[in-house]
Amino acid sequence: MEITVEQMYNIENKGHDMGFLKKFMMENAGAAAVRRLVEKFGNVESKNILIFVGMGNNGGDGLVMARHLAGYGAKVTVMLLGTPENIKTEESNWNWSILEKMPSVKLMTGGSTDFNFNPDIIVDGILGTGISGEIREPYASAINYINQTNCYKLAVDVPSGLDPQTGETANIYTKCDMTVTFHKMKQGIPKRKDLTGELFAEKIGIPPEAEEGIL
Ligand SMILES: NC(=O)C1=CN([C@@H]2O[C@H](COP(=O)(O)OP(=O)(O)OC[C@H]3O[C@@H](n4cnc5c(N)ncnc54)[C@H](OP(=O)(O)O)[C@@H]3O)[C@@H](O)[C@H]2O)[C@H](O)CC1
Ligand SMILES: [K+]
Repeated sequence: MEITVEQMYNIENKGHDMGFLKKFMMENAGAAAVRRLVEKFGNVESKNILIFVGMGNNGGDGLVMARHLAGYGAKVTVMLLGTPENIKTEESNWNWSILEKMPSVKLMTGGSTDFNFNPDIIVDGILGTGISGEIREPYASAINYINQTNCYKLAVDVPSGLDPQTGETANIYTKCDMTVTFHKMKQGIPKRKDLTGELFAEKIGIPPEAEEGIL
């Protein structure tokens, strides 16, 4: 069953109010995406993985992935597309502060795309269901970098720039090899399999009762 983005936000909020906090959903989301990646590659040890992180919860999922991938022995670089003070949500902040205590993950901020290594894998955690309007900087440059770089690309929830409700694209958008969306498929995402690549909808622990009165 495909759901709307509004229904997803309502289910998420109801689950949170039931006590299944958004930070737990985020943890399960990031872990589920990493499992798909590990399943794809067999082993991510020593792979150079570059994770682009936006300032909302799509980015937060990317931060969770960074921690899990470090645990698998990957060489992880995180590029936060802004400054840590401007991270928008409590859940993302919480995950950022854990990474600050992990020298095994290289943290970069601001959005420069002048990297001195070639990534094997890029994770697009730039924009998810919170997208609105044309893509602004520094997100636009990150999206351009992703599209110009020849490696495997995984989209967190939805390729950035694709509207998960309508299936329409903004001025720029990523084209990925795999997309892992969460809880249930959103209506717009499968309309653009050319951008999502392989598509998975992963459960993230939200109680089914959180759907009552919404679906
Ligand atoms: N579905 C679930 O149960 C869960 C989903 N999770 C993940 O959370 C994101 C949604 O997170 P949210 O914080 O609501 O939104 P985003 O991260 O997608 O984006 C918000 C930020 O992006 C900025 N923005 C919006 N549009 C643009 C644009 N065109 N150009 C540049 N920047 C943009 C926006 O900035 P504002 O200034 O407009 O406020 C925000 O900073 C969902 O996709 C999942 O990945 C959770 O992990 C929990 C479980
Ligand atoms: K994304």
